[in-house]
Formats: sequence, structure tokens, C-alpha cells
Amino acid sequence: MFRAHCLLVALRRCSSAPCPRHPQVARLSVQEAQEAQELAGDVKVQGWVRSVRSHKEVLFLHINDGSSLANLQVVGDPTMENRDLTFGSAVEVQGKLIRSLHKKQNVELKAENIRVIGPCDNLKFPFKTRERHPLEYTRQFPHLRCRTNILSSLLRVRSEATAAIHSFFKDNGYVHIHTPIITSNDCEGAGELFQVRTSDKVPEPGENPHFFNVPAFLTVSGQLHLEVMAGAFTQVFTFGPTFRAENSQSRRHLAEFYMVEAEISFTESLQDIIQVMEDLFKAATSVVLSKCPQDVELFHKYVSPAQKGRLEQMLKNKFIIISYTEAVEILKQAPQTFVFQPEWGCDLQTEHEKYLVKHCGEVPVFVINYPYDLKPFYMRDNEDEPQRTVAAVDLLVPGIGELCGGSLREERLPFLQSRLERLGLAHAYQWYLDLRQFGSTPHGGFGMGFERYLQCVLGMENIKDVIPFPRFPHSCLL
Ligand SMILES: NC(=O)C[C@H](N)C(=O)O
Repeated sequence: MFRAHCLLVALRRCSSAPCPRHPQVARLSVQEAQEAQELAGDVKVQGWVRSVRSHKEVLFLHINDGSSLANLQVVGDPTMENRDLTFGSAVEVQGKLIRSLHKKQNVELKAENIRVIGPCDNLKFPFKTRERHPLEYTRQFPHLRCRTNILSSLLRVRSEATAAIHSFFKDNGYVHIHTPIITSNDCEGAGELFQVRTSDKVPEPGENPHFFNVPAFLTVSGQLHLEVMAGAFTQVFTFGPTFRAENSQSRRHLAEFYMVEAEISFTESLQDIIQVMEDLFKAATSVVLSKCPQDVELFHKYVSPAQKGRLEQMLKNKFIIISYTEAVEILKQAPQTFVFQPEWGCDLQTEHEKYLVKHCGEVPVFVINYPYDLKPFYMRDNEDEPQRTVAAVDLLVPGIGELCGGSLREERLPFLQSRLERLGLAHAYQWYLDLRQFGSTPHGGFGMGFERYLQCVLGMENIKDVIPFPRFPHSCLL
């Protein structure tokens, strides 16, 4: 099986990218080289040098190309060393894969030729070989920090988690929808808006000042567009960038983040929505743990030793469900004092969310049935507590607090209409009211912040370290 795989790899590489000088040379990634069982023939590996050690009789290089956390050991002749062969330089090594005698690796590459493709000025390069750089330090170099182990691991995990989330929805019969990034709706209440404008050209007399004729914004949530789609498909999801202009410097907020959102028609039960949230979390996390064991281990070893055990617990046990009313009671009886005193009707603050998770044993907790006045117009009024609570749910997780938010949506036209009228929004949301007139179904959905999800799985304190290019107040580097 492996033999066939390696031969296929070699053929694929040679036929799609034949090497003009050595047409028979298979071009392998570092990971493919490490997993190779078939060692015959010349191979070529390209990557960036992670370390150079020159002894009297042998030259050792470690190279990495982002395909795995582990570096490939290259063994060469000391005469192959040259001044450009330094930490950080881009190289191409041609040679033969041989069995390694070292316990840490199966194979190593015996170099016949080492070519420096892009030298790296070590005096100016911000990272040093074999050094662990603090995350705050690496953050200053958004254009180079992907060369560090931690960011490289993070980006592989992020990529696998993205694929796992798409697979989860695909396997469960959801249709993926590209909801717009520029929108004229503000998904009332979801967050502060960034307005989209053209450059500061003064409009000609009579010219509409707005590019789209109406004010337009970067999306804060794809929910309302997904609700449109839930009028034609029973299950839909979207997974894209979302923007909030909150002036927060916290470790949990970004001005640009990715959100996974799902909408499900023909459901009358908040329990159905809760189940999808829990299943999604567990399915994506299991895939990440099985596909990126070395990368996840790196975080759990050096960044968040407590997270490993917690994650295992999370995957094994059913998540806890409490009502908002119960949550407030728990908070009121807490032996500690909070900055914001908890009262029925007040929003839960991060300090409250973290306490609730701790109180429940550091496991994920769903809080359901929030006060009516606290939540946006689209949430469904609870029949047993009209105009007091709505069928809303937040998922709180250890170390983070709120990870997901969702609800049943108000599908009953008279309820929705009167609520929108009271808010003076009935005209602006006529299209949304239309959805309740033309084949409306009871439906609901949720959104999960993807970066918070990664923070939770990896135990990362600061959200700026789980996204390649963080955007936050006063910072838009690159
Ligand atoms: N799709 C969702 O339910 C997410 C919700 N609109 C939010 O922004 O929190």
C-alpha cells in the first residue's frame, strides 16, 4: 500500500512537474520523504533550513517545508557547506533516502547536491535557530512568523479543522452557501459595524453618495442570508470571514474573524440545534486530534499542559445544559464577588461565563432561554414564558467563555411583525417578513467563532495567535 503510494507520488510529481535536468527524480515533500517506504531512486526535497551543523566528516541539515512539524534530516559532505547555507535559507536537496540509525526518524536524505535557492541574512532575520520565541515577540513579524514551529503547527491545525468542519456538514447533508461579505443588513444586534465606502471622492451634485446607493457594511453574521436559504434547503451552512468594529483589546476579540454558521429548517426544538453544536465540536476536534497529533502535542506540551486532559473529558462526556435563570442563581450564590453583580435580565459577562464553566467542572455548558429583552428580534419567543424568555442558547467552554450562540428563529408572522414594528424596523426588514409568508418553517441555527474554537482546542490564551493575520483596534499590519 505504502509502496504503491510512494511510487504514485513519484510518478505524479515527475509527470506534473518534470525536472528538466533529472526527469527521473521524484520531488517529495518533507512529510512524504519521512513516510517513504520505497527508498530506491533519487529524490528531490525543497524547504527552508532549520539548522546547520558541520562536523569534520559530515554536514547535517534540518529542513522543513511546512508539510509536518518534524524536520527532515539531510546528511551531506562537509564540502557542500557554503556561506549561504544558513538558518532560514531556502534550499533544494537532491539525493537518496536512506534508513536512519537515529531513533527519532525513520529516514534521512543523503545529499548528492544541495542548492541554496534563496539565502537568508541571519543578522537581520528575527528568529534564531533552535530558540523558542515568545508569542508576543513573533506577533511583531506577521510576514515571517509562519516560519516558527508554533505558527506552522497552528496553521496546519487550522487547515485540518477547516476541512473537518466542511466534512461534518457535507456528511450530514448540509448545503454550503457563500453568504455575502458586503451587505446592507446589520443582522440587528450581532455587533458593531464597519461601513464600506469608496475613497473620499466628493459626490457630484445629484450623485448618490453611496456606491451601492444604500449604506453598506462588512457582514457581522451570515445568519439572515442563511435563513433565506433555509427557505429552500433543509440544512445549510456558511464558513467565512466576519467583521465587528468592537473597540476591544481583549484576548477573545478580533475585528476580522471566521465564523461557522448553520441553519436548519423544520425544527421546533432548541435541543436539535444544541445537538448539532455538540456534534460539530466533537467531530471536528476528533479529526484534528487524529490528523495533527504532533502539532496538537506541541501546544499541549509547551503552551497549555492542562488542556490535554480537559479535551479528552470534553469529547467523552455529554455537554451540560442549564437555563439562564439557573445560571443567574448559581452566580448569585458564588462565594466570589464579580465586577458586575449578576442580576436576572443582565447579559452574562466573561467573568460569569468562566465561573459557570468552573462551577460545572471545567466542561462545556449550554445556557438556554435568555431574557427576551436581551436578545435580537429574530429569536423565538418562548410559549411558556411569553415576552420573558426566548429560545436562545450559548455554548460556554473552558478557558474561553462563549464559543457559540444560536436560537430558534421567530417564524410566526404576527409575532415577528409586531416585534419589528415596536423596534421601528418593519420597513427595513420587509424581505425578512416575506420569508414568513411564503412557505415559512420553524427553524433555527447557530454560529461558532472559529478562532475561539481553535483557542479552546489548543489552549491558546490570545486569539491573535490562532489567525494568520490578526486585525484588532489600531492594528492592521500587512
Ligand atoms: N448564526 C448565528 O446564529 C450567529 C448569530 N447571528 C451571531 O452573530 O451570534
